Amino acid sequence: MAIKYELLKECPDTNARAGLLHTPHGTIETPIFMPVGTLATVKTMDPRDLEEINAQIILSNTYHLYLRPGHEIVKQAGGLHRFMNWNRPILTDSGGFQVFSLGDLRKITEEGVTFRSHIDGSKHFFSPESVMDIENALGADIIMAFDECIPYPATFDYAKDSVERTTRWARRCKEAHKNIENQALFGIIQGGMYNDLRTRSAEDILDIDFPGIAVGGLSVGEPKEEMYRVLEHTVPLIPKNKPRYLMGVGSADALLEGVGRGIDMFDCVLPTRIARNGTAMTATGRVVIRNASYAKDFSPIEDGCQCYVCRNYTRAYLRHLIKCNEILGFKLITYHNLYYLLSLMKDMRSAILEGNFLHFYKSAIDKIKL
Ligand SMILES: CNc1nc2cc3c(=O)[nH]c(N)nc3c(CC[C@H]3O[C@@H](OC)[C@H](OC)[C@@H]3OC)c2[nH]1
Ligand SMILES: [Zn+2]
Repeated sequence: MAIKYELLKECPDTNARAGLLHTPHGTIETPIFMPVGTLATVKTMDPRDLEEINAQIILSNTYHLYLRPGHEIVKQAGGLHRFMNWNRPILTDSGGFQVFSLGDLRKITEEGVTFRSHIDGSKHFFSPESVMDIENALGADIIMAFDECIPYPATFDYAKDSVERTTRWARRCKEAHKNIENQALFGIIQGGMYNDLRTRSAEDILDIDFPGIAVGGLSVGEPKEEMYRVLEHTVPLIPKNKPRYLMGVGSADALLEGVGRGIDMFDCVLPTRIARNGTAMTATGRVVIRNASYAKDFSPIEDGCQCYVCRNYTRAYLRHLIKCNEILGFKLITYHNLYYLLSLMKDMRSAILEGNFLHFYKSAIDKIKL
């Protein structure tokens, strides 16, 4: 068995829980936020930075790495861990999102998806089998099934056909997945915003028996209330002994709401992406560092934050770097944003273990909404 989930503590008055996820490259303390490293790098961070902020697992992406540098090169390098010098756990997404969001001129058939590269327009074909080969070559500890992330909005009929095909593709992924000792294949529940399709997808995906389950098809432009409704309906259908992964979700309020609804794993490009346009995350909302109001502000991004950036640099200095397009500015804000989200997850986990998650949630969510 490539992974083992150990449930440590459930919250008495919400669905929040704390656990340990044992993988071939180490144990992950859940609930956890997973920094996104799409092209085998968490942008502007090197592995030393990531270990310093205690990132426990990072992501890479099959669609992107297949196009550049090609999964064969990563395989020849000894796999992603060697290639990027990261010795902790890695998860790769199947590209089931990028093929539909980045790829052009897509053609979906039962067999798979034909798409054109967003880089040079060259034509490519992904099938459940070919994606399993790519993810096997990349060598991540957790690999995602090839699915269709249903766009928002979608008609019931479109969503129904798509869910049924995604389930058939999930079976084919399971069939094609060879390296079960070292790589855990997670299934992905789809169903759009339709509770009955979510039930159907959950039952069918659970029937195939994956070691971990993702809730897909969310954070695709739907209102947050819709996302929370779908989570409230879907997460309880997943057995408690399986890790639950909500794909693409990562603002502080969504992490609090997701943990309260029983999610263990999250990923999002938000903290790293907004850092590169000079926006920092804090417990009371975002600080747009490039604003003139910070030109002579010699306080840290966030008072009380214990990260290397907040202990050594001021908003004035960071604003100066961002205004001058200095790479250090992007690095330092990225470092703080990731530290902030990882600390939020650590604090939530401690609150769950101490039995007072609801109290923590209420005080944290009110601060963010300020
Ligand atoms: C932003 N909202 C969002 N909703 C999503 C829903 C799905 C989904 O249903 N199926 C699949 N397969 N992927 C999804 C993804 C992509 C996340 C990946 O995309 C990359 O970040 C953009 C990153 O790759 C390292 C990440 O890896 C897990 C979603 N992203
Ligand atoms: Zn900080």
